[in-house]
Amino acid sequence: MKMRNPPVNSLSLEFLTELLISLEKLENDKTFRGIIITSDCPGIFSAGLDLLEMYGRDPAHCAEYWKAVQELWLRVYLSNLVVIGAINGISPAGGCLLSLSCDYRVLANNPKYAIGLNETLLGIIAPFWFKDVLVNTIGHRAAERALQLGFLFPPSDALQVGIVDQVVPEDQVQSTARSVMAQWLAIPDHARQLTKNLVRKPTADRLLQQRDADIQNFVRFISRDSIQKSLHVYLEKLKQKKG
Ligand SMILES: CC/C=C\C/C=C\C/C=C\CC/C=C/CC(=O)SCCNC(=O)CCNC(=O)[C@H](O)C(C)(C)COP(=O)(O)OP(=O)(O)OC[C@H]1O[C@@H](n2cnc3c(N)ncnc32)[C@H](O)[C@@H]1OP(=O)(O)O
Repeated sequence: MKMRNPPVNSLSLEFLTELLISLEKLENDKTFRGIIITSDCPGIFSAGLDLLEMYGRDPAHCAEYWKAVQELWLRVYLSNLVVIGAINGISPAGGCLLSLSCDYRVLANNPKYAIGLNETLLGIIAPFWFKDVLVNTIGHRAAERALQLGFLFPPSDALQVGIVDQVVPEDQVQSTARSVMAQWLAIPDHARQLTKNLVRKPTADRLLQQRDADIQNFVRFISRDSIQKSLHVYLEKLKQKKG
């Protein structure tokens, strides 16, 4: 599955909806047993959640958007398919969450391809379920530091901390992901799926038990004047970077 939402594969409401529909189709087609998620945008896996869906929007829109973000995460995280991330570009925040929700992550060895939950750098916070997935992946102490400081790990550090499983030369990302897929598909589906569910369900359940409250918290938080100001400053910085 090649994500294509130029210029930066930001996860807009429209793009999230497209991804959800594609995933649902693949899940329902019993000829598919696994997917490799990668990017069609050179150098960018995904710029994460679309800031323009959260900036200057009314509460109803923010609620609709957050529901779609939750939905995509639950679908990828709990997918019955083997999900491999072939991460061929930078993947901050929501892009990192998408990567973390795969069963295995292969990252291209390019110092620009940093990965992490950098929300604090934007003046926002990673929701509890983003945090839970990071803690599950790299452990409590490493997650505590990474989240507070908004670390974006370059490939060597990413491998060392365990936020990705493998770092390979850029031209080998897709072939490595296919080899890994073959290894995972050698396991009987029912045994692998039940085991995945056993490991992941408690984390997903924490959100499933309070989805509406999570949406309300998000809307309250993102609508604050101070948070809208932080987003404005960050978006301006992105513009100025262009010169
Ligand atoms: C008490 C609390 C209770 C409850 C709390 C509840 C919830 C928590 C609240 C909120 C959580 C919200 C979670 C958010 C997670 C996210 O994913 S936030 C997004 C994080 N993403 C980033 O920081 C990446 C930003 N982008 C970049 O760094 C660069 O663009 C990138 C390195 C990806 C690519 O660089 P480059 O190739 O140079 O491209 P440009 O920078 O020039 O960008 C091209 C155009 O794209 C626009 N853009 C970039 N990223 C985004 C984005 N994420 N969303 C929307 N638009 C984006 C950029 O502005 C350029 O636009 P332009 O051409 O100028 O119009």
